[in-house]
Amino acid sequence: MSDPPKRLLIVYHSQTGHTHAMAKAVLRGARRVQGVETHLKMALRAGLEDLLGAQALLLGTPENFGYMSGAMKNFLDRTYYPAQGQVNGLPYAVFISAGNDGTGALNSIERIARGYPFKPVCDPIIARGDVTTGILQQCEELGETMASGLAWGIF
Ligand SMILES: Cc1cc2nc3c(=O)[nH]c(=O)nc-3n(C[C@H](O)[C@H](O)[C@H](O)COP(=O)(O)O)c2cc1C
Repeated sequence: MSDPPKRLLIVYHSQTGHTHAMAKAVLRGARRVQGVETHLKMALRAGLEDLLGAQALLLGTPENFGYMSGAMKNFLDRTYYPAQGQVNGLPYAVFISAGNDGTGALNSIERIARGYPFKPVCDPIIARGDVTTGILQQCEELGETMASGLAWGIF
């Protein structure tokens, strides 16, 4: 019998569509890779089962008030304790859309991710202002890199 496909989970929140566009680009890139199932979930609809079923994780959020969005925080709040001991070292990366900064959102996610603990495996992407074609290309590359790493077992 063949092994079950590895699963990459993309959890995102978006209010005005920028992070959603980034998430879809990440998904496009990831789906170029054979042998990996990629699931795209809105943060408020994602839960423990999604997290525990994934072998790698991508988190996408706008920066709101110098922090990750409330919806992303809600996902992390709901899964943190129930996931304890079951996601140690889960490879993850972050993509952010911000008006002009993004570091507050990044720091807030990185701090909580160290608590699970997840393992950062790719540089974060921060889109400042408009989501350009260059940013979308970076997002596709991020998705493809994460899925390839998972497929080849290098994380
Ligand atoms: C309530 C609110 C708070 C925001 N706070 C920040 C902020 O602290 N720093 C920043 O750079 N941009 C901030 N922005 C701008 C958003 O991060 C930016 O418009 C982003 O592209 C929105 O992503 P979305 O289209 O996926 O919702 C804020 C936007 C809103 C609606």
